[in-house]
Amino acid sequence: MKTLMIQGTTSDAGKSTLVAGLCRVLARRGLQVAPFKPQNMALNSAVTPCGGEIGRAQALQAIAAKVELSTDFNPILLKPNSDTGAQVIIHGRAISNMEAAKYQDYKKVAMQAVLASHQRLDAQYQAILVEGAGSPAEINLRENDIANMGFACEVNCPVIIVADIDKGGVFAHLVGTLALLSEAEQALVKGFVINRFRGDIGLLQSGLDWLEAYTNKPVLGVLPYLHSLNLDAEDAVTVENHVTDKQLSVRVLLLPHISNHTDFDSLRLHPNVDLRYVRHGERIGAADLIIIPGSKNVISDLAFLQSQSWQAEILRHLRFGGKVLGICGGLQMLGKAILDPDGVESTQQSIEALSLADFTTTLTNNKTLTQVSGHCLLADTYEAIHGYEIHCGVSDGPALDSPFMHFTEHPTGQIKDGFISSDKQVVGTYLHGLFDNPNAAKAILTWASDGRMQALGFDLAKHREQQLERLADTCEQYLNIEEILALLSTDK
Ligand SMILES: NC(=O)CC[C@H](N)C(=O)O
Repeated sequence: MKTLMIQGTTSDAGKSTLVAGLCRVLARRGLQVAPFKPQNMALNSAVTPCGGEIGRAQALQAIAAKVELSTDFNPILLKPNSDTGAQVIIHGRAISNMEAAKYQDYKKVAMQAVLASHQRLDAQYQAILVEGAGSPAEINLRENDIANMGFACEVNCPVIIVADIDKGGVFAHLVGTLALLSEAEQALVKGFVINRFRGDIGLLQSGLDWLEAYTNKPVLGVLPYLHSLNLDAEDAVTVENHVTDKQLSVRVLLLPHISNHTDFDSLRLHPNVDLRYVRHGERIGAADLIIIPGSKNVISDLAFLQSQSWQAEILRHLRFGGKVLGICGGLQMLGKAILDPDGVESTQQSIEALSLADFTTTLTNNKTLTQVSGHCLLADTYEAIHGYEIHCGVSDGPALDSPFMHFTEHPTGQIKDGFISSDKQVVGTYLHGLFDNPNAAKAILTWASDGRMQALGFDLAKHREQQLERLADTCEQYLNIEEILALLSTDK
């Protein structure tokens, strides 16, 4: 029993979701199962209890598996911070920024980190469900691959390939992907899963029979299209909004290097919040609350914000009594200046910021990475919060004497966080995940609506749990689970 890998014919074929569904199915059977993704590229990350950083999808899969988060679940995380480079995070810690070409050579070292994590998981768990990245048929990326077949061959694990039928061309995708693999790699492929099927399964059957006969590999299931399945997105920003009774409009500025946009999932799913992202070239327009999100390249994103009409619109919004919230990089932008003397994020060493609060931020090589708990101090409330911090910047200045959050304990010793402006229209915090705390979210939304909004909460954790149960039920119903379990037990 041990490792089974899910690879996809394309990005967004459903690998993360299938791994999450199978994690829950195995957890239901009492198995200790670990999710694993050798290499992830995303600006959405989660912080482990030990203060390491991993991809968001593995955090969701760990919840599905009912196991505590570990940096071994995603040993390599690449966080792109320019068009050609990324911050490389190994075993949860940022080691350096690297250009893509240099990373190609670095992959041999990265593979050792991947195998070390896999070995540790192998010793601790009864099953490891691995998610590939993109598609294994990217022939230009095959050399030294660690994310797909390179890993599967190294540990000699069975592979299931999933394809999205909703996009069309599913047979060509599956047969074509298989054809581009070497013979040894083809031998590792033990079956296919077809995802997002809608329609009459009877009409699909002849295609499935053909596929099985042609490839000599089984179709292990056809998963239906799950309408409004809302699970944490790995990277792409989900813009779909579910408002049924609009009481509050929130606009999030879609910065080019936006990070941790999962901060807004709870708002996006809140029945009374009309949440929209404002894109490049668009006006912000009328809103109750403007949010400046986190950013992986805060100086370049602030310059971008200033090049839009957004800075003037924010000032106008404030003149009309609107509210502004900055999260992490967004908080930093609300101060007087951002300095990057060591070139941590960009070649531009400083920038004048929006000057809505009196403090300055300096980016340092010391990254703060931690889960935190405490209280939100807004509008005389003292609501419990739990979340996480991921940033290199350190902020300092008198505005921070009126904090937005109070942490009970913090590894840097810093227990005051962020600020509330004296007119209480502008607030900022380093805390990610603040809206995932139903009571704190209620307090923030009440503030943002000047008390207009009826305090209806949205509980993301509860919602996520319902979605995972629904996903696992679907997997149990439409996948050949016994055959999938048998694959796990025949590994090695
Ligand atoms: N998560 C963030 O928004 C980080 C902000 C900024 N890039 C920093 O590292 O300080």
